[in-house]
Amino acid sequence: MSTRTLIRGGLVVTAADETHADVLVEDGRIAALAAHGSQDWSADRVVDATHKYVIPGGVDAHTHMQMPFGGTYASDTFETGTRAAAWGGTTTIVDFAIQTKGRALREGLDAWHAKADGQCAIDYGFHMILSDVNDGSLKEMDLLVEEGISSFKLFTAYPDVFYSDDGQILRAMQQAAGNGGLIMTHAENGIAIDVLVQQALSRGESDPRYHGEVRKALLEAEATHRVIKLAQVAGAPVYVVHVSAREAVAELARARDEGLPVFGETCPQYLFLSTDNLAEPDFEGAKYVCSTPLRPKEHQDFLWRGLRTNDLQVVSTDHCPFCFVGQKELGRGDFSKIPNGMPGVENRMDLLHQAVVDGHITRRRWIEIACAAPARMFGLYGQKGTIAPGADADIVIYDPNAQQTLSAETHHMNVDYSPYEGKRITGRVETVLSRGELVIDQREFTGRAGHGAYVPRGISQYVG
Ligand SMILES: NC(=O)NCCC(=O)O
Ligand SMILES: [Zn+2]
Ligand SMILES: [Zn+2]
Repeated sequence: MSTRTLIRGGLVVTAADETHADVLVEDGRIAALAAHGSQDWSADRVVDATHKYVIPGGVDAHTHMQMPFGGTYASDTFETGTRAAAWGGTTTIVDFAIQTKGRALREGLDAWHAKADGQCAIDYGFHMILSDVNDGSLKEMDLLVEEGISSFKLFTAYPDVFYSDDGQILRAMQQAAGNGGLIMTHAENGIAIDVLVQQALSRGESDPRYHGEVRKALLEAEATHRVIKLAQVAGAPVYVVHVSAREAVAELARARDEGLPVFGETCPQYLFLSTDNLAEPDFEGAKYVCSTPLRPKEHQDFLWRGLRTNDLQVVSTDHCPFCFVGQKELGRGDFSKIPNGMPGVENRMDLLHQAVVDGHITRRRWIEIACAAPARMFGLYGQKGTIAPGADADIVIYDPNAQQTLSAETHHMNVDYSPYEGKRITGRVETVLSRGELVIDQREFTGRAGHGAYVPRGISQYVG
């Protein structure tokens, strides 16, 4: 049976414009927008958005639900992680399926489908991590692009785990140049970093803060430069994930000034946290261990600037939570054994709204970097990332004046700490629709595991 929902009285904010409009939702899609009260629409349900923003659901293009890493698993399952995402106003995630070395891409993809199927509260897609570039996996890339896995992550970091050498990365980029796929790179010089890790440990430097010291900004910049040049040789676009160093932003900016199809993502942890957090005493710094690492505070200005100038296009979370107790603690006495990753899928939309309040970005830029650009980058735009007739009715009613304090006591992510504990935020998600269904209704979860559907993606709309 068809359900009509009318969202009345709000300010509709998209990446393109801001309009005082009512929004009519029918059969899970946006049916129409019209000036407040100008249409006599009947509806089964009316959502009052007076004094609120009506924004597209967030698109978080970088998550790792229940990812195996460092001898343990990221602590959010697809069920808990997507529920938390909904609480935070995100209605689509793109997670990473992983190829095991020596095995087919298909096997990894099937395994990730099995984990997510029937578990998700919101829609989801997959990128594929290439851990083993060979003739077989290169051929498989073509098939995956055709069926909606149109992006592939390769690592210049983590030797013996996900690492690919330059020749392998070049071959994957050449394949992507032919099939329309987008290569994503984790750009840090992992070989050099491993030398520095061993040298630090042999000097007795074992605390979490040394994680930040050995993973040098210059080694992020070097790898960023290298993958850009490899992409140029291959004639392929490249998207650099979790950019944290000002020197890496400079590499992206230089390439983009030359007109190259080079794109970059940063994450809230690099915008709001720093090496000061990694240096917290009593092993508390372990909560902030992720790669690329947090940088000294000075880098934040360059990331904000990159987001304003569009040298960085996307803010994703790299949500990869590990509990402090029992997981982060695996690295007591050896920082290199701390599982890499931080939580954030629930906090991204709020933290970026705080950035609007603080004057770092405009309201429309908030929607661009958190909704529209990630949707476009990963072949979802039109269906996701905007509020326009025909788009999925993934809509957030956002109260820009509500006050909240971020805390592990109140968040919904399955992790025993918040990296943002005690941070005051102006603005809060009030109501969330996913394909027209209420999943958060005035700060109550009304969704269900299994509502979220797998979304096959097209070719990047930045590229194709
Ligand atoms: N980023 C991180 O520390 N963990 C997740 C894996 C990755 O994205 O490299
Ligand atoms: Zn990475
Ligand atoms: Zn990641």
